[in-house]
Amino acid sequence: MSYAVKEMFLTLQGEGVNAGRRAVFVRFAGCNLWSGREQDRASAVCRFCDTDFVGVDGLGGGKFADADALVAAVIGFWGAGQGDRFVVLTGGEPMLQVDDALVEALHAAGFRIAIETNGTLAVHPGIDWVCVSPKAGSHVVQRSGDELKLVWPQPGSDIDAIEAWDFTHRLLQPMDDARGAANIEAAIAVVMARPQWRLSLQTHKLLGLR
Ligand SMILES: C[S@@+](CC[C@H](N)C(=O)[O-])C[C@H]1O[C@@H](n2cnc3c(N)ncnc32)[C@H](O)[C@@H]1O
Ligand SMILES: Nc1nc2[nH]cc(C(=O)O)c2c(=O)[nH]1
Ligand code: SF4
Ligand SMILES: [Mg+2]
Repeated sequence: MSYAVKEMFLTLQGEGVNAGRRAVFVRFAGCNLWSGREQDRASAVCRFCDTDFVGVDGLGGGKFADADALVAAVIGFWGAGQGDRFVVLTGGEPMLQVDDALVEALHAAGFRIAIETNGTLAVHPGIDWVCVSPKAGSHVVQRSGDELKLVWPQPGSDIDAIEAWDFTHRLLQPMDDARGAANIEAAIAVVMARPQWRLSLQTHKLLGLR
């Protein structure tokens, strides 16, 4: 299968439990909860997205003919060094494209594979680190994994139900929008009331990283 990738880059994982870790990011094009067009945002299931995932025209992006071609590009971004290779598959919604061939080829190249997913599609069982970020109004089928990352505040999202899902870590990430500091305060208030949760900041934005 071929893969449509918006962009690819080497950076630090900015969010969640792996924040601060060196990682190659592969941002797949396309999402099942929003077209990515501004004129569709208000009617989308997911309306707060901070990301351009339309097309394959970003830095490091493109159409990759097969898994070997995509993995060769990932290796190129990682650079020298065989140890501790770490790749984050994101998007858009990566589970629209991730398949056996890609997981096998990344593992064969020595990468641990993390995914950032909205959880509406079952995650490939070979993925090593599963981060699910549920969206109000969507049906989440992937209710287990390593980290749950709930963007907050999200009207319509049932935190009591979500808290019962089978995840090792539960994180609240302030929504990055015009309300700014009010969202951070709201997230802190929830974490103070619910010690099972911790705060996740988008540290790459604070640091000016990609
Ligand atoms: C752009 S999404 C791509 C992966 C996948 N579609 C998902 O939603 O998990 C990557 C992460 O950014 C989070 N995110 C998107 N927009 C955000 C915003 N405005 N503020 C905070 N986090 C946001 C998502 O919830 C998700 O955890
Ligand atoms: N540095 C950095 N960390 C991230 N963690 C999750 C991201 C994403 O957009 O999926 C992201 C991103 O875009 N950049
Ligand atoms: S599900 Fe993820 S990629 Fe899709 S619109 Fe929402 S935040 Fe953006
Ligand atoms: Mg991002």
